[in-house]
Amino acid sequence: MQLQSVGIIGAGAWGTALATVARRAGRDVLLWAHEPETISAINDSHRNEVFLPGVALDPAIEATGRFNEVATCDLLLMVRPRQHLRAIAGELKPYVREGQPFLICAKGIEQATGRLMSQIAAELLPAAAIAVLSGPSFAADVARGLPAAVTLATGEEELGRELSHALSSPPFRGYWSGDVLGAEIGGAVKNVYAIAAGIVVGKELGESAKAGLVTRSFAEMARFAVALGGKLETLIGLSGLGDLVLTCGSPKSRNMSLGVALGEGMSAEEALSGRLTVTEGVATARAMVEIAQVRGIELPIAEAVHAVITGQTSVDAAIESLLSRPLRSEL
Ligand SMILES: NC(=O)C1=CN([C@@H]2O[C@H](COP(=O)(O)OP(=O)(O)OC[C@H]3O[C@@H](n4cnc5c(N)ncnc54)[C@H](O)[C@@H]3O)[C@@H](O)[C@H]2O)C=CC1
Ligand SMILES: O=C(CO)COP(=O)(O)O
Repeated sequence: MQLQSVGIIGAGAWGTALATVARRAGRDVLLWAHEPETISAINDSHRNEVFLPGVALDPAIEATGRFNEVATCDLLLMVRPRQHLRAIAGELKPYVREGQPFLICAKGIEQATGRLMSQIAAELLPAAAIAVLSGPSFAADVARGLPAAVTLATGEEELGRELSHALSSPPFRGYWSGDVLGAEIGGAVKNVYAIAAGIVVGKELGESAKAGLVTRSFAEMARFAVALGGKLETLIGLSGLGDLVLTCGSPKSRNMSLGVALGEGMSAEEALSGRLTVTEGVATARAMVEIAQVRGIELPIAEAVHAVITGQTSVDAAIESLLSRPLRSEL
């Protein structure tokens, strides 16, 4: 399959950064944007200052507001926040061709149904070949051409290779994987644990507490993913442990910075108000807790994050409750 043209749906920070990735890999890039001003900024001044400030874009990257135009591309990347997937799939369905790759690059779980984006996309776009891009990669780093490595997961190994070749260039390495569920779940749930890590930092609980929290978060993340059909090996890789390490390690993460604000004493409402950018961990925490209740999966850290965000408990009470859990075997 020749994947020369890449259509990117969503011109937020990550969609715009992925446009630079595809361009660096020699692809023709068309970026679909929601806001008319984003379209004209990309086409006229080759910048997207609102979502990805300080980055000069290759003038060959074009933007459009038309789904029929972006759908003509060989490869489609879905990079709008997760809650827009159903609407996008509805707009694209008439144009999607049999076997056209649809690569999900957003990270989240649908709050209302608890379904993963790959499952929703497979149902709504049955003609498309669904794949997932996930892994440790801040848009600002990637757009500057700094090195990053990600997982490209799809049920068809040949497509995984093709996606990797279509998007990789020396600074951006795509490793293919056959475990779509594992890659997607790792990328979605690490945002919840990044909020928890941020709370530890904001509360000044110390480096030892943070290392303990992140390690127990990994145990929880792996338990959740395996219960939903992901493979443990995938969770040990870029889209699991890799993204957990990145997002829990830097306040550049929107999710971790939310946690820092909560730990410093701000309410979730205050900390989230006025944010133009997405903080996917908020909705993902709710989805995780609901799934865990139905399936009987133990997720004390995700539950604590959800309870703090929704104001059901205070940060101090959540910490106390986690620290007073019964002692148990580590494994
Ligand atoms: N920024 C990053 O470093 C990375 C982000 N991701 C994921 O990619 C996805 C997109 O994130 P970003 O590009 O960072 O988003 P962003 O926060 O930069 O941009 C928000 C996006 O939401 C759209 N939007 C804003 N208000 C809207 C409204 N009222 N109606 C419809 N659309 C609206 C904007 O058009 C824009 O595409 C998320 O799932 C995120 O977790 C994944 C990897 C890295
Ligand atoms: O997913 C990301 C890095 O891999 C970005 O994380 P934030 O959305 O928390 O900034």
